[in-house]
Amino acid sequence: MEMITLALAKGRTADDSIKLLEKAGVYFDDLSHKSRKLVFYDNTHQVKLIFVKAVDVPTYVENGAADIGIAGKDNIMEAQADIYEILDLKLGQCKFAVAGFSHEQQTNGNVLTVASKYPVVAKTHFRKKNIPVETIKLNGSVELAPIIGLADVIVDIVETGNTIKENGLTILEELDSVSTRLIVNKASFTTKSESVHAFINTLQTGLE
Ligand SMILES: Nc1ncnc2c1ncn2[C@@H]1O[C@H](COP(=O)(O)OP(=O)(O)OP(=O)(O)O)[C@@H](O)[C@H]1O
Ligand SMILES: O=P(O)(O)OC[C@H]1O[C@H](OP(=O)(O)OP(=O)(O)O)[C@H](O)[C@@H]1O
Repeated sequence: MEMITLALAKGRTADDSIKLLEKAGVYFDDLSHKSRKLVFYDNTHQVKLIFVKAVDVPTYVENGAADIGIAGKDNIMEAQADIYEILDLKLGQCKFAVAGFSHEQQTNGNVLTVASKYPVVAKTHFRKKNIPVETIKLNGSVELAPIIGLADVIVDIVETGNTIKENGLTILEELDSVSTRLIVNKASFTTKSESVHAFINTLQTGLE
């Protein structure tokens, strides 16, 4: 069988993803958090693992730089990547929400401004509601935006709700659920069918 390349998100969901792979019997040599290595091979030499930024996983998979990826639904939606989404791995569970101050949104007749790490998701949501918005792309600490007057509301992911609460904001609307998904490059799904399907089946056993 041909070797397949798996793009795995560094960061928050990395540990759980690796645990899931191990539960399915896929182990990587020398995998350690202290290491700065970004490429690893599994014990059977069927899988080459590359560690990439969470936000970049859909890009690697869409372009065929990786055959398979483990990525958050948030980043998949934002990238609008043309890939197959195969399995919900049920890790990194949270949801998208619109948040802001609890009082009626005061925009003084101006267009609603929305700060987000996910401007595509934000625009799509407000377009569906026929609300014109201006989005401001941020890369983190998004909850600051309404406090500091940078934006009227935010679109961000919420898990425990602590970040929202501790910054005096309120969830105004709950949007799509987010979790980690297994995604596959469309060409690899056919050209490396045997290896790809073997990997999907293996991972499925880890989910049971
Ligand atoms: N609070 C959260 N609870 C659960 N899952 C989360 C939470 N925040 C992020 N995630 C999930 O984990 C994935 C990776 O998050 P992580 O914070 O590592 O990425 P990031 O925000 O791109 O980090 P950084 O920019 O610091 O590398 C996200 O794409 C999302 O699917
Ligand atoms: O509902 P909670 O459990 O509080 O989790 C939600 C927070 O987690 C994520 O931020 P992250 O920790 O990735 O930080 P950053 O995006 O601000 O860097 C997200 O952007 C929220 O700010």
